[in-house]
Amino acid sequence: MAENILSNSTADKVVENVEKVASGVGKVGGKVVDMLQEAVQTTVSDTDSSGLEEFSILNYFSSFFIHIALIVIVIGLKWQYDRNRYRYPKGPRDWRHISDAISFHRKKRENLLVLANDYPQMCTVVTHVGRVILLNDPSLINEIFIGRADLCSNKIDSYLENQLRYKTGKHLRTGIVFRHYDHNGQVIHRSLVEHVDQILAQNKLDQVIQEQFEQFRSYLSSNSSKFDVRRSTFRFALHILTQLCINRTFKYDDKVFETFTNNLYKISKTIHEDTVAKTSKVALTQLTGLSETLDINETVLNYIQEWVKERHPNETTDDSQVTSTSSGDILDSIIKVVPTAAPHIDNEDVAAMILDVVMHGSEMLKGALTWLLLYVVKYPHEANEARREAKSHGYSKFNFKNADKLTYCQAFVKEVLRMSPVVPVVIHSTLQDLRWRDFHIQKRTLFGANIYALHHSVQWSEPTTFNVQRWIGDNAEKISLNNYAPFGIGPRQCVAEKYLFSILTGLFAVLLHNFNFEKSGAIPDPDEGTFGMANLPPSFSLSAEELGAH
Ligand code: HEM
Repeated sequence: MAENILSNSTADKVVENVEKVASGVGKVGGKVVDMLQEAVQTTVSDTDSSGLEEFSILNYFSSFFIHIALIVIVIGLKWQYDRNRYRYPKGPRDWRHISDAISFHRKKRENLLVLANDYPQMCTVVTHVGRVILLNDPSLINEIFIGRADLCSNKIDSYLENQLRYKTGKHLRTGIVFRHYDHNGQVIHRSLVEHVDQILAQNKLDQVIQEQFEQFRSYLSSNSSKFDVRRSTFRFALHILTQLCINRTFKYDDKVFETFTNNLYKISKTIHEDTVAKTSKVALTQLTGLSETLDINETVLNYIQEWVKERHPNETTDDSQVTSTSSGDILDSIIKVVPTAAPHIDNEDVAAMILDVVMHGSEMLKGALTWLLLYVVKYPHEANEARREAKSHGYSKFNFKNADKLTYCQAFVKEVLRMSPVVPVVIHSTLQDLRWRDFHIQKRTLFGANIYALHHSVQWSEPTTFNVQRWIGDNAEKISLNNYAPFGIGPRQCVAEKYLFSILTGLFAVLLHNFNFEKSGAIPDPDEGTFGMANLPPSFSLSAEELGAH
């Protein structure tokens, strides 16, 4: 008898649960539940009528299977509900074959163009970093990246998981990655822009870059027969960024800084690599929480935290004026906003922001310089023209103000960044559900501005041809700058954007003035290899012969 009561109450509970679920999922759920209720009651009455007093193992099984069936039904209904609730732009989002996905990764540059050709406005693609709405049209890019920047400015990328988890409970990269409308995001962005304005107004950049160039020059001279372009330009860029961020110079043979550089270079490789092995490592990290880059990142952050602590010892008192070694660098400009920050920014946050800027700046400068040197050896005629201009202006040393006079060098830089933008797709994520045009887009969907396709669109005459002249004289006036965005778009675009063409032109001219670069073995084609967040050619080496002063 006792078992019978148990059996009846179990059935009642099932019915009760079924009703609860039914009330949540509406009509279809209701029908399904009626059927299930009938089935359960039939089972119970069958059991009663059979006169079985003892509770059989069969009851356990049927109860178990009913629960499983309910779970499956609820998941199915939720899936159906989401499908009807959210509407995305059309696109090849149902890649059922792994080979398609792999081929997409192997030929990513080509595929960014194919997608823009097949879907001139936009399309939805499923990638291993999630669902991406790829915007292929400049006016749509403006609508989202400028018009809806309040809801689409979050920067999330699983490549940078090492930076996402810099301290317990913090899953967003800080500083440059605060949401656009967050108070802290705005004050930090503004402070960094003002800082860049100031160092240029005070001509500080010339001294920083020239000092670092001298070290780079002796490095190239002693490795003149062969140097690894990506690795050495990264080192050069990292020394510049370290000086700009924390006002410290390190010698190339400083062992501690060498370890710091090597660790950062490993993270940099993680950012630009996008192999199948890399993708599975990211998936494994998400499952287990263990990752090599997280460990490296911890070491790197420890250095920076020490530097921050030295400069800002009184973080708990919010007295950020007390910076005994205040030195007008990027660290100062972040510490300056700490008293006005809400929520509070502590020293760990400041260190993570500095790491963001050091890492981003070095990675981007490395990317741009690597592409420039690849095009130099690929297009020697144009490179010689640029060198002639640098020589005729006596541009042997970096000088920001005079860089704008180097018309041909600047055109060369612009054309290289058109053909091979360092950031091929600028990705932002939605902060909440978003209704836009006919679409209803779920929170955390990624929007990608297809910069690579913009730079190769039919708006350009012969878009696949490397043509420096298109940026010179009357030709330049025909260019629609809506189709050109190497430094991002909207309120979160690069804080150094206003000055980057001149900075890159100056760096390029100094390199050409001082060195003759030649192939040292095979060089890659600009569309060879694959890339992750940053677009880079496969590793290659060059020789660098030092040139006389004239
Ligand atoms: C060739 C060099 C560079 C390129 C191609 C580049 C490109 C970009 C791009 C495309 C973005 C926009 C990302 C987005 O909207 O999500 C960005 C943001 C940013 N860049 Fe650069 N960048 C370069 C150099 C630098 C340098 C040298 C600095 C350091 C002073 C810097 C600091 C920043 C910061 C702080 C942001 C974030 C702005 C924000 O989110 O509010 N960049 N950069």
